[in-house]
This record gives sequence, structure tokens and C-alpha cells, in this order.
Amino acid sequence: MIQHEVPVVAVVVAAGSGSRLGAAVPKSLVPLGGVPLVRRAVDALVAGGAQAIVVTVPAERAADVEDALNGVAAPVRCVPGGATRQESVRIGLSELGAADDAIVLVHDAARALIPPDVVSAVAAAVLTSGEAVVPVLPVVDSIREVGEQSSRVVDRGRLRSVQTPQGARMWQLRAAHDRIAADGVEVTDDAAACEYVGIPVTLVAGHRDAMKITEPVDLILAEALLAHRTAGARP
Ligand SMILES: Nc1ccn([C@@H]2O[C@H](COP(=O)(O)OP(=O)(O)OP(=O)(O)O)[C@@H](O)[C@H]2O)c(=O)n1
Ligand SMILES: C[C@](O)(CO)[C@H](O)COP(=O)(O)O
Repeated sequence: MIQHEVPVVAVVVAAGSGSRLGAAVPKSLVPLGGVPLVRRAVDALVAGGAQAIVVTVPAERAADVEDALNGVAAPVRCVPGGATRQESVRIGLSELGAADDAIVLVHDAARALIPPDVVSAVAAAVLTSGEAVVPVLPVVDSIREVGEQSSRVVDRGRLRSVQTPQGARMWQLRAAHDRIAADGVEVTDDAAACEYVGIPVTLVAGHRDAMKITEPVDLILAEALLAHRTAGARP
């Protein structure tokens, strides 16, 4: 388990239904190598240095998520999530009893194979930068922006795809999420919330394993990545 100089706490958002995955259970309970996604995500955060975790869960399956998290090596509390990811994060933050200067990480349960080294790197960068921190990857496809009648090439060298965990000081992230809620602003991630209140964003290297399991093909890929990991080989 990686240790940090400052307390590190986390919100794992796991309250989504996973409609695009189309499984018989909410996505966070879908097994990957026999272990629910939410358990893999929480274990990786703990291995990367998170000392206490709040997990937002689908209210009707709270007991199942609690069962899945039985025996995690850090204090974990489950709370019902909100109607959107953004609302779930805000609820999770409000339930974390951490000091204002603690480092807080927000992570998608759907990014179940996040390497603990990336978790640790995000926390370390919050400490050194004083900014919001986001793990990113270069974009590998060519990208076109579409208009009404035509489309145009976008320079992908200037683009990055954004992963989680995203980190900040607790006071920063709480202020950011309270403000966007008050202003009725919708964001897709926590760095965007921080940016809205003027907190700069630092980028660190993400990892292919931290892909968001969104569609059925992603689960097939994740099973293959896990098999490589288990065999001690890297793709
Ligand atoms: N109301 C919501 C919606 C999403 N999430 C969480 O936010 C993460 C990212 O969302 P996504 O992967 O897009 O999950 P879903 O919303 O469940 O997917 P879909 O849009 O396919 O239904 C997931 O870990 C999901 O559980 C959440 O906690 N609360
Ligand atoms: C937070 C996130 O995973 C970063 O890529 C993403 O924005 C979640 O978005 P979604 O709309 O819930 O898929």
C-alpha cells in the first residue's frame, strides 16, 4: 500500500445503471474476473493510498454493493447516489468526514482496472501542484469536428482523453461542486468543476488499463487486460 504525506480520501462513484453495457445488474456489480467492478476499483484506490472511501451506490442495490465491499483494507461507507454522476460526486463529498486540506480523489467504479501507481501519482501531483489533477492519454484516432453541412479535421496532437481518479484538496472540490450546483452548470468531470471556479488543472499520465467500461466490448477488453495482468505480462 502506497503512503502519502497528507491524508488521502476518495469518492468512488458507482451509482450508475450502466444502460450502455446492458447487463442484468447495475454496472458496478458486474463481475470482471469474478470480482465486481466496484470492488476492483475500491481495492485499487486503497492500494494507491486512499485511507477512507465513500462509495455512491444504486439505492435499490445498496446491500449487494456493501456485500461486494466486505473486507476492503480501509474504512468504506456506501451512500445512495444521485440522478447524475455530478450529483453522486456532490453527495459523496458531503459524506466524507475529511479535513479541508485532505487530498480527495474522485474515481469511476467503471474504471475498475486503474493501476494503483496512477492513483498515487494523482495524489502526489495534488500535493505538489496545489491544483486539480487529471490523468490523461493521447488520442489515437484521427478526429473530425462535424458541423451542419460539413466536417473538418482537428489536430489530435493537442487533444487528450480524460480519465479518473481526478484529485484536488477537499476544500477546492467541495467549493467547486457546491458552486456548479448553485449555478445550474453541468459538467462531465471534476476537473471541469474546478476550472469553473478558477482552479487550474494539472495533467498527469493516465493508463490504458483505466479505460471506462461502458459498452459490452469494453468488458471483453477488460477481461483480456486482466488475464495479461494475472499472467504477469503487460500488453
Ligand atoms: N447517477 C450516476 C451516474 C453515474 N455514476 C457513476 O459514474 C461513473 C461514470 O459513469 P458511466 O460509466 O457513464 O456509468 P453509467 O451512467 O452507469 O452508464 P450509462 O450511461 O451507460 O447508463 C460510473 O462509475 C457510474 O456508476 C454515478 O455514481 N451516479
Ligand atoms: C469522468 C469521466 O470518466 C472522464 O472521462 C467521464 O467524463 C464520465 O462521463 P460519463 O458521461 O459518465 O460517461
